[in-house]
Amino acid sequence: MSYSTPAHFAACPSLKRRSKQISSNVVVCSLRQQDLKPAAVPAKLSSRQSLRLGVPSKGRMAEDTMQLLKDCQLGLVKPNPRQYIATIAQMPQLEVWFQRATDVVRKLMYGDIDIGIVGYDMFQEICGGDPDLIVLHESLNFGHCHLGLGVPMTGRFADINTLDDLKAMPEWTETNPLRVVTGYHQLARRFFAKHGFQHVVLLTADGALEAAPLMGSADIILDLISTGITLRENNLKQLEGAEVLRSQGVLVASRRALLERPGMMEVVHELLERLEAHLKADDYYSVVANMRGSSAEEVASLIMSRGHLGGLQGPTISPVYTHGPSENGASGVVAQHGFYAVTICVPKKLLYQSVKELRQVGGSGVLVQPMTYIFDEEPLRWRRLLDTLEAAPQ
Ligand SMILES: Nc1ncnc2c1ncn2[C@@H]1O[C@H](COP(=O)(O)OP(=O)(O)OP(=O)(O)O)[C@@H](O)[C@H]1O
Ligand SMILES: O=P(O)(O)OC[C@H]1O[C@H](OP(=O)(O)OP(=O)(O)O)[C@H](O)[C@@H]1O
Ligand SMILES: [Mg+2]
Repeated sequence: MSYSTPAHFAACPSLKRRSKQISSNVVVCSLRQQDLKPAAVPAKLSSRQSLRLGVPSKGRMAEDTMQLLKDCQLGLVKPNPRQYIATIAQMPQLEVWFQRATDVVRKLMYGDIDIGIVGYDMFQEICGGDPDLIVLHESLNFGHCHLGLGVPMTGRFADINTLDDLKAMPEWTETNPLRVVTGYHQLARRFFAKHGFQHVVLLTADGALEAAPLMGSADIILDLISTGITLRENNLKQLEGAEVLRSQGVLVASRRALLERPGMMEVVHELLERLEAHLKADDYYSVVANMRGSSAEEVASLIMSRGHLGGLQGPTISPVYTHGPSENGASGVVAQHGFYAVTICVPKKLLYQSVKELRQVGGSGVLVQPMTYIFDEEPLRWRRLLDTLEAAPQ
């Protein structure tokens, strides 16, 4: 292993000692124990009987994770806030463990938990490429952000707007490498190597990275960006063409636990069913309207002549009943002639357009309701998981 000694580290022997050349002159400066490669996964599953789900204990992912589970009727029962273990009344076979987001990923690798909910960024940083870990659900629809590069708006970066501009800057040399502060060393190292950067030093900070360029402790940052407000408020701009990774909450599991722990596949099937059905329903409204027409078929063709009203599989059309004489003349309940109730699923973002189209084809009395679940015959991701488990680990 060759070691580089960039000028930046020359004044600081401890940094110099720990800087390690990874590829060309991309240098990783490992300052913390947690930046080191994690220990190998134990060869055997531990003999515990319980099944374990790890969820973030703090930070923005914690609240969103709890809310998602609650929305799937999987609310956590935790007797007091300082306790790190909880249960789910509807899934008594599952223990829920609260851990820092980074530890959820590590404990999955070590086999201390079997399933986890984390940000895809952390999953990729800590164990991207681990053949034992499988992403069961890649879009839990919270924690949307991306990893990108932030550079100062002024000074020598004033005209630097793209990754190519940054790469073409003549300043960065072996003795004066580009100093990038980030909490994502693995992803950063791969990104800069992939884009052919020659002289880069990665530095570490645990938070408030956006302060580093102004403070002078780094040239640029590589961090999570969501609204872009933190960058802007710290006089930084996002570099175009420098998206390192897109991220949101994901559900991950250990392949070995899936294959070997009794009851694990049933738990995962139920989790996927609930999550998929709820997350799909989240994008739709259920819309009911009254429609005039001489037959259900006529109403159906009117509805289906409008692009936005087809629903998921087509409209449901039912007669509307009223009190009246039945066929034998006795009083009873009869279908109102020429009057139907139509039920369709409408994408939330097309709601108003759909209501207008319903009116245009004679719809009235339009009711709009939120949807809680849309269960398909089989969750898409369950089928995908079965295929993945059948295939050899990559
Ligand atoms: N600004 C953001 N917008 C959306 N999602 C974010 C944002 N920042 C972080 N995340 C997501 O949340 C995850 C956890 O980040 P968060 O900052 O809540 O925890 P942390 O960094 O572990 O805790 P702390 O910042 O308190 O040390 C990240 O891995 C990422 O997936
Ligand atoms: O684009 P924005 O919407 O402004 O969000 C981006 C900020 O959010 C995260 O920080 P966080 O709030 O977790 O603070 P931290 O730096 O202390 O982790 C991230 O590290 C950025 O600093
Ligand atoms: Mg944070």
